Order: sequence, then structure tokens, then C-alpha cells
Amino acid sequence: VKDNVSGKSYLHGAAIAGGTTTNPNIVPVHTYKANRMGETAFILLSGLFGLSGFEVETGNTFFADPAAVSAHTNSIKVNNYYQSIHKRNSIDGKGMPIISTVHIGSKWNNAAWNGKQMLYGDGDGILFSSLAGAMDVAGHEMTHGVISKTANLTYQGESGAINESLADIFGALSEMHSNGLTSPSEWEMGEDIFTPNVPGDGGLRSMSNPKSKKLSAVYGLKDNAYPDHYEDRYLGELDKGGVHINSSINNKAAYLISEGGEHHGVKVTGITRSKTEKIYYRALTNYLVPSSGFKEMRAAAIQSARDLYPDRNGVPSNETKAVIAAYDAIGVS
Ligand SMILES: CCC(=O)Oc1c(C)cccc1C(=O)O
Ligand SMILES: [Zn+2]
Repeated sequence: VKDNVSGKSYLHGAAIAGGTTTNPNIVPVHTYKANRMGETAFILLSGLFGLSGFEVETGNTFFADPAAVSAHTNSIKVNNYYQSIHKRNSIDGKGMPIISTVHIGSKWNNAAWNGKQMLYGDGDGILFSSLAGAMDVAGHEMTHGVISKTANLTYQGESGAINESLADIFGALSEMHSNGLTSPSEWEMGEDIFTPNVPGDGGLRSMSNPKSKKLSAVYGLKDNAYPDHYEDRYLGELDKGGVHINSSINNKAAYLISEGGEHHGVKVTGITRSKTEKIYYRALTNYLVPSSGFKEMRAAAIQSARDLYPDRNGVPSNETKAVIAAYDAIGVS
């Protein structure tokens, strides 16, 4: 494959994701495992900078790598979500390139933000299919990037659980936004790629009903369920002090604020997704700091609700009341 801008050539069999972006802030860069010699061909996909893309130098068959196309497409959708809903220009707010690399490792059942870019494994086909295939996973990973540029919540213990929860919250909400208002709001994480051979078992985590998911054997807690109340939080040192375990407690609060419900005897009147996302984005970008835990998350969410939906004559708005009730419901006072 020849880059007709730099003139550099690349390995045979490099795959090129189809399509260019409509958003000049996205110049997605995808690194692929070429299908020969295992080396990596580095491909810069054209954005709107007049790059006319690539021509295939030799008679290679032009084919798109589904994982690369998904990673590319999903990163555009998530960036469009941040752009249109939160007026945020890319991950850093300054239009930084959005980089995804696919086919990481061998049958890797993981996705990650490595401090600079998103990484996707292919999954083992049992626990996960290609992790690039889920928009909420892309939203989750990109939000780790956004968090690193804003509150930069320390990735362990309570602050790590809030980090993980905000990644789930914006992962889920960006997917729901992209799917459009007509689609049912589903508060599962990774349902499109989780256990591909087991239909209808939802995602690897549930925000609406965390306890419906058993903690995976990975954490050595396979008989336990994900917690939905602060009193049931995990206090061991597995999973960096339970960052993917205790995130479910805050996820439940976000779900209750948006959709409403009764939990541990506390009734919450939902205020819809569009107000919930504004409250959490303001909390993330205005109030949370690296050490923030559950108590600080509650205070930041209440303050953000008050900022956006002010008290009237000293009476808190319905939005603020929903936030207070939701954190009461999950036992964070
Ligand atoms: C929903 C996205 C997610 O949880 O990605 C991870 C997976 C699948 C394994 C290990 C870590 C992560 C992560 O990004 O925290
Ligand atoms: Zn994560």
C-alpha cells in the first residue's frame, strides 16, 4: 500500500478502513497487524486535510478489516457525541488525533486506554468477540482518555471505581445517543460483544441491575454479584481495589437519576438521560479531582445539578432532588 502523500510504502495486506470523516478533528490512525510477517503497517487514514488516502501499489486485493472499520466508526460516533452534547473537541478538548489499534495480543479479552490511545483485543470468541465491535466499549475507552485530561481520577480504590463508573456512564450514554431516541435505553456494558455464543445474556456489567451479573472468575470472586450499594463494596486488593467491581455502585446511581426507580427503600424520580449526562459531565470537568471517591462524587453531582438546575426560593429542583435521592439509595451520604 503506498501513501501517495509521503510516498512511503507499506507492507502487503495492510487493511484500510473505508470511509473518511466528516469531522476535521478526527484523523483516525489505525495500526494493523499486516497479514504477513506479523509486522505492523502504520496507516494514516485521510481526514479532511486534502489527503486523498491511499492507492494500492501492487495488485493487492483491497479489503477492509472489520475490527479496524469498527474501531474507526465507533471513535467517530463517540467523538460526535462529545462534540454535539458536551461541546468537547476530541479527547483533550483541543482536537487531538484519535488513535485506535486493533488486533492487540492474541485472542486478548480486553480493551484499554493506554494513556495515549485506544487498544482493542480480538477476544477469544467465548468471553468476547472483537472488542472493537461495541460502541459502548469505544465510549468507555475514550472516556478514560477524557478523564485523564480532566479530573484524572487515580486508577485504584474508590477514585478508580469512580473513574471506571464514569467510563461506563459515558460509554453507555454515547451509545444510546448514537442509536437515537427511538431505541430502548439499555444500560448494559458491552452487550454487543460479550459471550457471542450466549444470546440475550446482556453485557459484562449491568448499570440498571448490577447484581444480575456474577463477578467473573478473573477477580477470584466468581460466586459474588456486582454490588449496588456502598455497604456491599469490595474492600480487597484484587482489580486494583475493585475498580471494575465498585464502579457498579455509582453506575446504579446514574441509572436511577436518569430512569428513576426504587432502591433499598428509596424512591428516585428520573430526570432523563439528557439531564443526567450534563450533570456528570459538569461534575467530571468542574469538580472531581484525582483523589475523589464516592463521597466526593455525591457532592460533585449535587453541586453540578444545583449549578445547572438551580434551587427556587431555597427549594432544590427536581434534578437536584433526584441526585440526592439516588446517592441516598446507594448508601453514599
Ligand atoms: C466496557 C469496557 C471495558 O470494561 O473494557 C475493559 C475490559 C473489557 C477488560 C479490562 C479492562 C477494561 C477497561 O477498559 O477498564
Ligand atoms: Zn475501564
